[in-house]
Amino acid sequence: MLEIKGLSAAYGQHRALEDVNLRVDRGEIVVILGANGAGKSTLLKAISGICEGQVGGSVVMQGTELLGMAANRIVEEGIALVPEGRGVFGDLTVAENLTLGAYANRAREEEAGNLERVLRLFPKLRERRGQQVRTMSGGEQQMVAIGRAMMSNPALLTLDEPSLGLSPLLCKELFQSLKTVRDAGIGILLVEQNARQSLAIADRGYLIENGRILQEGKAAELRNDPAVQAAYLGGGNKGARSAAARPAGPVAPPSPARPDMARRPPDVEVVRAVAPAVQDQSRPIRPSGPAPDEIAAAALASLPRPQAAQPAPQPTRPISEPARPAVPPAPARTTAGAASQPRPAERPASPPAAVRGAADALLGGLSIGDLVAQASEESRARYGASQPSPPPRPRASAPTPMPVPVLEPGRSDTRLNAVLSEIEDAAARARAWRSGSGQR
Ligand SMILES: Nc1ncnc2c1ncn2[C@@H]1O[C@H](COP(=O)(O)OP(=O)(O)OP(=O)(O)O)[C@@H](O)[C@H]1O
Repeated sequence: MLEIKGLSAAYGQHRALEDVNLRVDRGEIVVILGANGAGKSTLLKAISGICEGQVGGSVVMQGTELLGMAANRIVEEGIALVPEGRGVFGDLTVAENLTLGAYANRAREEEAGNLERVLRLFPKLRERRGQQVRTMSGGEQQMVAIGRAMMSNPALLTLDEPSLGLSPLLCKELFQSLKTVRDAGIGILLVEQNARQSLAIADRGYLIENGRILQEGKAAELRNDPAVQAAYLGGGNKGARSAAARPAGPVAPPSPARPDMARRPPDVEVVRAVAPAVQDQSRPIRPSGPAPDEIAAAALASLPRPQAAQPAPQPTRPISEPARPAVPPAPARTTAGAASQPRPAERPASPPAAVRGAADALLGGLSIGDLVAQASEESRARYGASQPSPPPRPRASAPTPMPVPVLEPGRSDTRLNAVLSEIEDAAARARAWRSGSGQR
């Protein structure tokens, strides 16, 4: 399925890989063992098209040459990478991370099926679909990272030290999961420092040192090899590694457990390859997504700027129509219990206008009953039935108060005439006051 021949990689003058030959077949777990700096990550990056160095040789996947191809095209060819440090998006939920893994064309049509397969593989992710990934344990985050890679429907899954930072129990669970993936027919190329457990699940393995493949074989053979035991399995015979196999130059000591690297952030270029669809190529990558304040700032920037507050136009209305508030006023009560005046912006019509309207109505010949009914309706509309009447407005130059008619005892028509006479006098005084003060 994957056939690598004569692969080399150099960062400037530093040769990180030299003439590497390697293959992975369908439904096979192949483990790469090597010390720090041996070139393991460079190998996976070169396969995935994200190595920053100069890469030469040949990487063929199912008959297609991958060298020189863009990373996203390589994903389309069926290779998915779970980078060292996981590269999950901590601000996103489990479901969102998984969905991001399905951006490849080869995965889109089968997204639902792939998701179901991932959730069957990691039942915990089903329970936690809505959980923000940064709040999950390291092992759970690793499940998300593998699940996301699986969402691209890969034929080959490559993993860079997936057990890093996991407890022994979680490591065991992780390797069991990888066996399940392999049993589904997917090839696995696994870079690991945990030689014991990785060799326990692997079919074959390669030892890499200083960028060169030193040894290859079946996993069982490697497990029993004294050199491998000495270097990677904590065996006592340190001199067991054959001098002939050892390359020239210093050999970095193996370090099976590297807790110091547990918090190492994912490599920029690895994250970019894992989710190219959501990465801004021109900016430094933030593997865990933008910070909440950045999201908030972006959201605010996208909103239209608020306009300066415009005074609400006062509707013109016929005199006989009571003022109707645009927003029903709900005057707050003061501590003394009196209703406060509505704020100017909320006031639907000015009280003087209403009062003037009432006076005009009187002068226009309306009866007292009509006037009272209109005033009551207007008051109800403006202040509500349960609210007290607004306080009387002081008027500096009001006409002389209308005297209360004195009812003479006697016939009712005489009393009625007296009342009418008083009303006419009041109307005449009001007319005189209006024309004298210039008010309407
Ligand atoms: N981007 C880079 N620029 C320059 N040198 C690099 C770069 N990446 C890796 N190297 C060097 O290439 C060599 C191989 O690095 P690589 O990361 O592949 O090793 P590794 O086996 O994965 O190590 P580790 O187990 O510590 O991750 C190292 O000497 C490293 O310093």
